[in-house]
Amino acid sequence: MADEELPAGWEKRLSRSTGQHYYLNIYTKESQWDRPDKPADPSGNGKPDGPEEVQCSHLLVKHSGSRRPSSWREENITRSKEEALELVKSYREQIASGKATFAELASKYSDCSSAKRGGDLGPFSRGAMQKPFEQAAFALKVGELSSPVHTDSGIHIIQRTA
Ligand SMILES: O=C(CCc1ccccc1)N[C@H](Cc1nc2ccccc2[nH]1)C(=O)O
Repeated sequence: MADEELPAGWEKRLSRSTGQHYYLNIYTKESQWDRPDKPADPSGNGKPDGPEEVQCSHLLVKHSGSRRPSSWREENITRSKEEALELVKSYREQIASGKATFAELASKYSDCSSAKRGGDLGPFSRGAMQKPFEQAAFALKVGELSSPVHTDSGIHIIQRTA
């Protein structure tokens, strides 16, 4: 049977080492063993590296080393990083055990203006937030709670909501 036409952007190649055919994306030079069933993606391997966008809520506890040691809660934040971490762990435990909801604690204790929205930051893509925050947020499953995350702003708990 004649070799069916390949979708646009692919070339069929023969592997010298295995004698097997493989398929080359002529745009990205990425190769794959499986015969492609759709045109080659010029921008990448066609497999998304996780979600393009996530929505998260966060609870931020600032400390004396924070980039801006001030918030709607406290004009001059003097607690140490260690004290901030103890607070964050306590809040995380209360949320994880169901003693309190994320929004209840974020709206009372978060040192970010998003406290007014129960900690909701809205949807964001990669590149919008400080790297440690982004890495943690994009690694979460929907509904999951992060471990304490350190950024220049302070120490966060993040919950992915969408
Ligand atoms: O930058 C903001 C506002 C963030 C925000 C985004 C979307 C809706 C509402 C607020 N607040 C900073 C504290 C802060 N630092 C962060 C770093 C990563 C994510 C959220 C953060 N929040 C501060 O107040 O110092």
